[in-house]
Amino acid sequence: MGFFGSFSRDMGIDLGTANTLVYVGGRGVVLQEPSVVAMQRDTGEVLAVGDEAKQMIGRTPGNIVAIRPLKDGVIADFDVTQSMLKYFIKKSIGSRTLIRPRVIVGVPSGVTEVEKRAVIDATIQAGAREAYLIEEPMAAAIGAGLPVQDPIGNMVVDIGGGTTEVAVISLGGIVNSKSIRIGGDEMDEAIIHYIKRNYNMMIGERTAEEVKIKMGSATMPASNETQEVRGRDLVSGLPKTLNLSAQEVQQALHEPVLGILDAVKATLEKTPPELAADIMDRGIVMTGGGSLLRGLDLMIAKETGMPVHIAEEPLSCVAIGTGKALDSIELLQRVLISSKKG
Ligand SMILES: Nc1ncnc2c1ncn2[C@@H]1O[C@H](COP(=O)(O)OP(=O)(O)OP(=O)(O)O)[C@@H](O)[C@H]1O
Repeated sequence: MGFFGSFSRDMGIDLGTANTLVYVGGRGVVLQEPSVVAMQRDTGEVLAVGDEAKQMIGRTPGNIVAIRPLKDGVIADFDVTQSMLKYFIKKSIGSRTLIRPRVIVGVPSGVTEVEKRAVIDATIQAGAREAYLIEEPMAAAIGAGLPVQDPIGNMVVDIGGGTTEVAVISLGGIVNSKSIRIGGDEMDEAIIHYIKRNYNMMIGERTAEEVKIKMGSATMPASNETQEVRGRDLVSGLPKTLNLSAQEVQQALHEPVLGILDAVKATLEKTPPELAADIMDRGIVMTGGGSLLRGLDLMIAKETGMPVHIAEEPLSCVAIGTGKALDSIELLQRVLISSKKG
């Protein structure tokens, strides 16, 4: 019987910079919401969490703030993260149950001991009976269905909101990895900077993300479609609209895309030859929302000479992987990096 068998309230959480996903044993991914909390500025009272709070980003009156408590994949605001976790855990299991769940959380592979402790403590204080940590690339690889326990080289590139994690995995362990603080957020910021520099116009984070998802591309786009983008003129201070082309967006994204490509190349260069040969045969697997950027898979394939596949459900891989790790006690023992009882 799996770990979840007798404790069906236990859960795996992908506590992401952009989105938090919760996997509950036997039920799958039950919650997927933005990692955002809206609160009263003076009292700190939580007004909304998740989807509802994201709508408020950039649109709050003076006394309300919408906060993203994680930055670069790690906790930037401990109290707010804890409130958010508490809300998501409660929403996922319902408030009727009295048994506190065991919770496994995915964290970036580069996190420090202090950052690990912060996630564990926030999870326990949010109501977990026991908290475990798993490295995100390991969870992503398990979630993508890679045979992580076999003596075979597997390579995963997980591009999230705050971080990109590149890892080579074999025999249940990470052989070598690189975690960089470049992900989808950095791409949004690159679009904001581009428009500021070239058009003297300021756009919001949400607008930049919409432009990236709709028109963004890692390689030169075939058509030159344009999109209307609204913001504020930095000279007159008034609202302004401009027509941005797909080619301009590709140009704006050049730097973060190169950063990701460099991390993949640097990891491959450090990979032992036998494992590199496996990766050559089996290909690199991409996960995370950022892997959906048009042309990024093709660009990495071309620049590294390796086949590249995007996982089936790229945004859910880490959450599914945490859940699968909990389902198999043997796998769990191999891949856990830290744990604590509440
Ligand atoms: N179709 C798309 N094209 C490009 N980027 C996308 C697309 N869909 C989602 N994204 C981006 O993916 C990012 C979110 O990915 P994901 O949910 O995997 O990250 P996360 O787990 O929250 O972050 P992290 O792992 O850094 O903590 C966001 O920056 C989002 O804009």
